[in-house]
Amino acid sequence: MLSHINENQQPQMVDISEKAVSDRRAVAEALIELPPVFQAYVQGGDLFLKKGPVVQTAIIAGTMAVKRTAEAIPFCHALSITSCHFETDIESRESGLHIRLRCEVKTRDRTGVEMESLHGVAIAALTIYDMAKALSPHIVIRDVRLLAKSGGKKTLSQYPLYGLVLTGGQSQRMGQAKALLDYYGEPHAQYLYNLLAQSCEQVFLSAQPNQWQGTPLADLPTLTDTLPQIGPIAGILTALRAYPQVNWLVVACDLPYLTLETLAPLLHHYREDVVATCYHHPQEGFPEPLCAIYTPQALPVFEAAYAEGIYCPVKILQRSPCQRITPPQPTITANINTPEDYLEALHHVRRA
Ligand SMILES: Nc1nc2c(ncn2[C@@H]2O[C@H](COP(=O)(O)OP(=O)(O)OP(=O)(O)O)[C@@H](O)[C@H]2O)c(=O)[nH]1
Ligand SMILES: [Mg+2]
Repeated sequence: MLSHINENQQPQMVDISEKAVSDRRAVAEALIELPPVFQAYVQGGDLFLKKGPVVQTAIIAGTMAVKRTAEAIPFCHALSITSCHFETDIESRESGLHIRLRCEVKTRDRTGVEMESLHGVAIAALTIYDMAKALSPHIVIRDVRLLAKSGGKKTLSQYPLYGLVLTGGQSQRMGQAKALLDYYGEPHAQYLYNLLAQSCEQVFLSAQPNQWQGTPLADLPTLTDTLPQIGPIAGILTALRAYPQVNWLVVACDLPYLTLETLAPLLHHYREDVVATCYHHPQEGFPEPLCAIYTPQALPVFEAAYAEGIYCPVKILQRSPCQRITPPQPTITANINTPEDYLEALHHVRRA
């Protein structure tokens, strides 16, 4: 049965009493097109008309609207908003002014804040209309839409999520291919491929040319390094270049503790306004670049680092805007490099 219709086919609020509280975030956007007559009134990021500063007033109106969403929309739950942030951009074009509004809303609650962020941009856009219509009513409000939503069961992002399993190393310390080690009854790169495929639109192995010929990995979709074998950056940069308009969930093939459960915090909370969302090592305090979700912003950052000769992905993340997440268990990102590591990990995995 649909949860927003009761037994008598009457509409009702969805019952979220039993849902878990989590940190949730949503971002919505609207575009307002104003005719060229407005161009003369732009000053320092705002539009000054008879009724006052248009963008500032729209932000105040939008913020008030966010807080009162449940009063305007019948089946919306009343949520406590923990953050409301507007970003605005005014662009002068031949056709006139384009004002883009973005509204980011956060809560810690049982349901998402997408309606709040949409209500916020919609009312902010209408406020612009109201303040500007005296000068010209030929104003178009367009493209009111949700850009991102995270923290709940479904994540919505601007770009599709692709997966990359890094297998292009030499496994020198292990003395045998780490991608082929078996923890869960199949070669580990195959296991990770299947795991990522549950959340990603497409998944690729990242490997050297013909690296897996004659092995069980031979038929998996592969992105072959287009850079010298200088470490994981070669695989990451190859993927970012091949598909620059996607988010990349990148994992190394020597992480035995990755499961749907241990990846969930990354998958539920990754953001698109940063270079990457990653776990960080709680003790050592550094970001883990080989279990992370990269956005299209990562491409120029990795290109610049590569050009400078900085090949260490930890260093690249340390100097970039990233969202770091505390892993649910500190061992999630333990990587296995030697035969001793392998035996110990096998022991843990088999016992669990
Ligand atoms: N695509 C690609 N992946 C790499 C490359 N170098 C390392 N990796 C992968 O990056 C991850 C972490 O690398 P390391 O732990 O250094 O693994 P490794 O280089 O195979 O192991 P060692 O030879 O013992 O250093 C592993 O999943 C590797 O397969 C590379 O040049 N290209
Ligand atoms: Mg390693």
